[in-house]
Amino acid sequence: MSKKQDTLMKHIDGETHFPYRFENVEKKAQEVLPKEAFDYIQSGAGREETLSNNRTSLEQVKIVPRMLQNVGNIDLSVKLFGNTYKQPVFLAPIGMQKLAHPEAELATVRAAKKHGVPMIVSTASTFSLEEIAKEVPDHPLWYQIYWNERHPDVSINMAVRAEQAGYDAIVVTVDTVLIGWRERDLENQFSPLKAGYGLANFKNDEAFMSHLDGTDDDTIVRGIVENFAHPTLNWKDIEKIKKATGLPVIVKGILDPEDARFALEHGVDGIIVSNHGGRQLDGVIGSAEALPTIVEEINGQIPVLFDGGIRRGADVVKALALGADAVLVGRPFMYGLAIDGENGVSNVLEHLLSDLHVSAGLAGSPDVRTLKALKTRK
Ligand SMILES: Cc1cc2nc3c(=O)[nH]c(=O)nc-3n(C[C@H](O)[C@H](O)[C@H](O)COP(=O)(O)O)c2cc1C
Ligand SMILES: O=C(O)C(=O)c1ccccc1
Repeated sequence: MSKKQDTLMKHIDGETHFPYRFENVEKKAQEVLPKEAFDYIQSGAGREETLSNNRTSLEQVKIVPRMLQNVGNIDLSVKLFGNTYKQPVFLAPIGMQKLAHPEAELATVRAAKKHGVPMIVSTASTFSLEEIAKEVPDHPLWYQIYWNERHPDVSINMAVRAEQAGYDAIVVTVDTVLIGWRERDLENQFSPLKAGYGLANFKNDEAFMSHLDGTDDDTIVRGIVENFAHPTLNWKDIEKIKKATGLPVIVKGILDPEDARFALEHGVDGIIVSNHGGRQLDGVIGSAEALPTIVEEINGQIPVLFDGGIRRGADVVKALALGADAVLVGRPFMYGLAIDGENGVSNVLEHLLSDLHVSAGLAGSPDVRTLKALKTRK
């Protein structure tokens, strides 16, 4: 019996009582979280059309499985930017994790390490990028940057700090030039930045502090709020980040193939097809609908990652069959964190990865290459 089959038996024997269905994980998180925190995590912008398009576009994809492929030995490891990762699943950058649990990113990253899942640490993390790296020596981490247009040296310095702390790659999020119109947050009068959680990477940053008039929390928060609007962001800024370190630079939030071509032309090392989990512009194409057009344009020249609506193993199979090299998962691990800290994230990952293992096997795909070769229909 394979290791994962053992896991399946353990689940059937009822050794774990954490919910299996994503819908029940979400429901449990809603029970334990204050309303404004749950709404902030779950909601999308506007009428939440983009949010629902993410799920609809994935649900429209149908896998055509292969038979008699010998899936006795399933190995879903993937090589990206010269590093080998245990499976093609990453934790999406999510800021403000103290909203879900006091141990926040430290709990998340310990669970991620347990399952060999790399974590993308957000600029808005509630522990500093160095504290998170120290928690899990030798575990792969990427660092996500929100461009500080008023003081570019702050963003450049953070990229350098990430390189010094041993991070493998820099992700630049490009779909947040303005923060989305999130009606549920507005109705709750909720602003995560003003709640003061996003300080960790800024408070002791020399470049950031050098631009402030004071060192009190109010002044710091004002500086941080300013950091999160960057309407002038453009491809020249991406080149600046690229020059700052020796790390690969990955652009997150690409949906139009022409932008994918620009990314190639500006020497970007990878892209993430994403609409920010439906939290930015409403009425936007579902990520899974955009994915094949980007894959076609990139044509294997650089890795293409994907996020938006990944909830189960079959969703990962679909994204890879559509041509993604790996996926990011967002809200599910935040719900796990809210329910039971490290243990909750660990359960969410264990279930998702076991489901992925079973799903890949049933699709006749013992590895990432064969997953990517699967056919799909709409
Ligand atoms: C509560 C929350 C906070 C987020 N914070 C960030 C962030 O700091 N940086 C970023 O690039 N994306 C952020 N995102 C977007 C995620 O990285 C990711 O694109 C999205 O959640 C993927 O969709 P999914 O939640 O359906 O898996 C955030 C998403 C959520 C739900
Ligand atoms: O909420 C978000 O989606 C997000 O990206 C963000 C923005 C500012 C601070 C923290 C997270």
